[in-house]
Amino acid sequence: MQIEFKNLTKAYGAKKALNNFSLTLEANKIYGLLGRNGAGKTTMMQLLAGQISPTSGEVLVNGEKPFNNRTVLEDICLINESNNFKRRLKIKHVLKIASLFYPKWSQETADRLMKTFKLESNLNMKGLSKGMESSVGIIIGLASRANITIFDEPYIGLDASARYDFYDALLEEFQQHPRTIILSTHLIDEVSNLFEEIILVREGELMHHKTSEEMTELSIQVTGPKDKVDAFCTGKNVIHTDEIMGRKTVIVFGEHFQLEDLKNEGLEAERCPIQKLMVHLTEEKGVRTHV
Ligand SMILES: Nc1ncnc2c1ncn2[C@@H]1O[C@H](COP(=O)(O)OP(=O)(O)OP(=O)(O)O)[C@@H](O)[C@H]1O
Repeated sequence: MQIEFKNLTKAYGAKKALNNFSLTLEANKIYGLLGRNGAGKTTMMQLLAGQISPTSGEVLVNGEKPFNNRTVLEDICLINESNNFKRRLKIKHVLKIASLFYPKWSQETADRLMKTFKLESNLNMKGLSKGMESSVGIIIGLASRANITIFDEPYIGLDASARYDFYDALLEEFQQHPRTIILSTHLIDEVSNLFEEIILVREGELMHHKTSEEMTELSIQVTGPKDKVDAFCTGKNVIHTDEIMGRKTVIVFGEHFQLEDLKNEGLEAERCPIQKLMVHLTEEKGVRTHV
């Protein structure tokens, strides 16, 4: 199952939600789709799930366009924060409808997750709390066993313990039934250990597509006396700077750094968490600043 975004542009009037976006994704990996509000993540996922069509360029799943293509769409499940479930139905009806659409549906997974999230199948959708509604979406996404399963911030209203239940269930499903999972989230540090690869989008353009490992190894946070830190920064891509009472902290991105080398030079050095890295890489100012 290969996914290709080819020179894809999606415009809403003068606004380009995605601009000449190209990206290839492989089967059976967990991708973290990251970026600030309005970066174009939802647009990208909707294009892949055939919910909207591109202005120019194309998205292809195994060489086929998903838009209006039932055969392709049976293998793509997009779960988002407002699932728009019919309010007058019971949970069991919503699950039944989903099971009819997705040929690889696992009722066993759905039943198990209903217990995990403590849901009663006879409950009416209109009586559910926000978190319970999110749980129904998550159950559909995982039980669909769709080869491409996409979660666009699916956890609205879910408390921390339910979110961790979701992450555990996602990993278990993935290990037992590998598939391509795309997860867009703003709670990055909670899930970044699940991501095999990270897609970072900024203002409708692809900024980075790298393995999580590479993303981490290419970044470093260094603290020490100002003059020493300044000397280290020369010619490097500094994406963030902080200075308090003669001590300077910088985050540098773009080269492979060994923590030990820096520690030997009398500097404190640690890896930068993905969430912090994403924030500073996508900042308006400070991007690709060279000292
Ligand atoms: N239907 C629409 N009509 C007009 N503009 C839209 C529409 N959908 C998206 N946009 C615009 O396209 C840009 C990208 O939006 P998108 O929802 O894809 O971002 P996002 O990365 O998912 O943001 P968030 O993290 O806030 O969900 C934004 O400027 C948004 O206002």
